[in-house]
Amino acid sequence: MAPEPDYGDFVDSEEEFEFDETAEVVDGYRDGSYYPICIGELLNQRYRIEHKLGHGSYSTVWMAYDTQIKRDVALKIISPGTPGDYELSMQNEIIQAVPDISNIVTYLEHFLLVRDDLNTVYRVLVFPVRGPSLGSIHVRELPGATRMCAAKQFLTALQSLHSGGIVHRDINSGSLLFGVAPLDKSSTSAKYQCLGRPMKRPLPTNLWKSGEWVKPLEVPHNMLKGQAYLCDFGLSIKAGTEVEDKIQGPPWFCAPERYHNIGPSFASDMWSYTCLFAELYFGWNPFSSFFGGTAPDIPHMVYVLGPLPENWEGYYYDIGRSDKSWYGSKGGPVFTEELQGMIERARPETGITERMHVLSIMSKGFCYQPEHRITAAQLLEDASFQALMQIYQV
Ligand SMILES: Nc1ncnc2c1ncn2[C@@H]1O[C@H](COP(=O)(O)OP(=O)(O)OP(=O)(O)O)[C@@H](O)[C@H]1O
Repeated sequence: MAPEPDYGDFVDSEEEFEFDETAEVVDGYRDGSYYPICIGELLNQRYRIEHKLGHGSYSTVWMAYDTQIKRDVALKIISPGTPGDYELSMQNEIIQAVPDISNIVTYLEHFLLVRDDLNTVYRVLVFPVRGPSLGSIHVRELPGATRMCAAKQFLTALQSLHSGGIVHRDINSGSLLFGVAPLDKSSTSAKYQCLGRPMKRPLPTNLWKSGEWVKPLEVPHNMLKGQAYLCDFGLSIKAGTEVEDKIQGPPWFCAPERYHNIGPSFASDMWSYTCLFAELYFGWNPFSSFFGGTAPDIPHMVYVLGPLPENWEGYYYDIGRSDKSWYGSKGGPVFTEELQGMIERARPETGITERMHVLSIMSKGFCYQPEHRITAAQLLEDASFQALMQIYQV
């Protein structure tokens, strides 16, 4: 007799607080943004839903088994009428224009789910399954070599994206996915043993379709492989495209020129990459504000890196007002004592040579003037970057 199918466990309301922190808001199902799903459901007569991988502003992402090709996949179900819908066209652009997509998360297939009563469709992109994002793990718990390997692989992917003429425009700790050991050959129950069983609650019964509110899985660190992938192209553009919205969230990843009326570019991606590199190296972002918020902490940036270029004065636009004291430099590479001190405090166990290499990398990535900032191709060839990778045997 075939074993009973395993669809995870319903949990009681006391465990619900764990969902509140990690799962999507249930209102998204009420207003039609999210498509209700049940574990065990078969989509497009082919993909059997096995677990929840995560969610974003415009999507829920599920782990499913492709019963035709017999492999695990990630299904990103995109909310109708959102910028997420644009992602497919940008993905097609990437597949055509980018020379090497081996560390870029591109789709395998796509299909539509129809909601008849509202005449609405949800686009579903099918991806290979990757691991958690940098933003969802405690990165300091990973070995230094894994972190530096991720820094290098992500930079390689970014260099490839740029060489295809595409600006990512939204690099943050959610755009780096780690690699994970494959489980395609395992049964559903064996997968649950490795990844944890789905914990779920029924969605409200008055929705147009039955569904479950599922806590996203947490991949154990011992399943993470030393690989990193660049993902999430919902805001990407062809280089040179004029955009109205110049700034990027969260603000601690946004290049400062974007707050001064200069549009996103390869260089602004490199600023965001340097923030991501710092997050991998330190375990935290040097410009994140303790209190969160949506405005950049420019005074803190000026304290760490010195004054902003003088020719930016008068162009600041965002919440709050600019201050004359923020400006006054020519905007070249930044070798400040504060940045040096920050590296020392964050990684006191490292040697002076290693710290000087890190200072050299950050000073070129955090160079204020975008036209003088190091490019992805230059950083891959940079002597300090290569020496740092060698220290970690990457
Ligand atoms: N291929 C994948 N493999 C494993 N997990 C994935 C995959 N793609 C996405 N995820 C998970 O789903 C989450 C949401 O995905 P993604 O960031 O692409 O959604 P989004 O709606 O575009 O989000 P946002 O625009 O808010 O960043 C990710 O943070 C990640 O945890």
